[in-house]
Amino acid sequence: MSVLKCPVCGNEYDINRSNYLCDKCGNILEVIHENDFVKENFKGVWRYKSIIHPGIDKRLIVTRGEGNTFVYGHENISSYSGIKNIKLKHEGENPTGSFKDRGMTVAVSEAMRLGYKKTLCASTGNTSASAASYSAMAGIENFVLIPDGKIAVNKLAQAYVYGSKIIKVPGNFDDAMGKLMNIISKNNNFYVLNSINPWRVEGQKTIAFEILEENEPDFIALPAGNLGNTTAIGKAIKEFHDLGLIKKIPRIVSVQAEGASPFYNLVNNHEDSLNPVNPETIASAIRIGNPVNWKKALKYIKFTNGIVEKVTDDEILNAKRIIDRSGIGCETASAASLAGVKKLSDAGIIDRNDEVFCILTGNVLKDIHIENINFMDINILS
Ligand SMILES: Cc1ncc(COP(=O)(O)O)c(C=O)c1O
Ligand SMILES: N[C@@H](CCOP(=O)(O)O)C(=O)O
Repeated sequence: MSVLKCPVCGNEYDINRSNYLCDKCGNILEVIHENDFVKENFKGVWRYKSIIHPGIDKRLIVTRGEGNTFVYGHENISSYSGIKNIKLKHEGENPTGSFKDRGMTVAVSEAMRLGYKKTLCASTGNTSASAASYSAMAGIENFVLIPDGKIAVNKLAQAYVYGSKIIKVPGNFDDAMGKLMNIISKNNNFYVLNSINPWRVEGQKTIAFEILEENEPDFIALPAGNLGNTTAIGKAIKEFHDLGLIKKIPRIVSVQAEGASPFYNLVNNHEDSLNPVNPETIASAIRIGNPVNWKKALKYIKFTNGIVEKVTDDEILNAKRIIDRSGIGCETASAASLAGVKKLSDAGIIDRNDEVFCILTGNVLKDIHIENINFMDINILS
């Protein structure tokens, strides 16, 4: 059995509900299961059905075979970070090119279970690309709110070709998210596919499940924007620990871009609540100044004795260059994970013998507009 539970006041709700804010205190609900882990004979997200959505009828599942992503090790990454045993788990190799697909397969399947005909999201690009694809596959009409002029054209093109209705909102991602909250407070016809939907978080937990089934890392590092993924990784670690499947609790390293680092400020300046900022960074996916999941993410940072770090755009681009030139490649925002790990390694907080996983959240083709492509004036025939 599963219930929806408020992580702040503890109020519980039936899972047939589609309003994911607590009636009592307004905080975002979490899904809580009572099941043991029973492995499905399947690779990827739905292998973990018993601990992400045990109740759903398999015939309603909308899947593109997401998850079961490749893990890279490379000597360039080790020498750059100063860590021998560092691995990169590549979520950019999911069907629409980001980790969002792991959450989207669960959320859109839930939209099917609840009988919705319309889905809605606000997006810096990857959520919309994923929402568009999975909604189209399910035969559901998808609406996307994007910050005008602040979204990479490749991601926008994905939502467009999958047939979504794209609506421009003046301002940044946080403004688009505010608009979405306003729409859903007045209209119950849209099923929300952002990470305020707790089923998205359930699917994204499987990144950590896949790591923890085969490894005992000391640190798991990831880029942080709206903080749904920090929440998902933390929830997964806690659940595997509570089920007795792991003994060691890896520390989460949640890395923000310096120009969009309200969560860094909250944790490292010991502030009482999150103070939103006006976000600016080259990493469009994490250009977020008012992350909706900060309360849940903070809970899991505390549970894992985690670290919240910030890195400059130059540090992100340097790390991306190393990942790209190793033949692996990743989206700009994804490189924040390696940049943050290098910073902590240089500071002596991560030891060279620690086992470290960096999550590469997006594909190398996502933010390609930032590249200045140079052509060589060389005649190789002479
Ligand atoms: C490629 C990429 N990396 C990182 C993030 C940040 O993840 P979260 O918003 O869950 O913190 C996003 C968007 O959310 C993203 O698209
Ligand atoms: N970078 C995200 C921002 C929205 O995050 P979500 O996880 O709340 O959907 C995007 O790709 O739009």
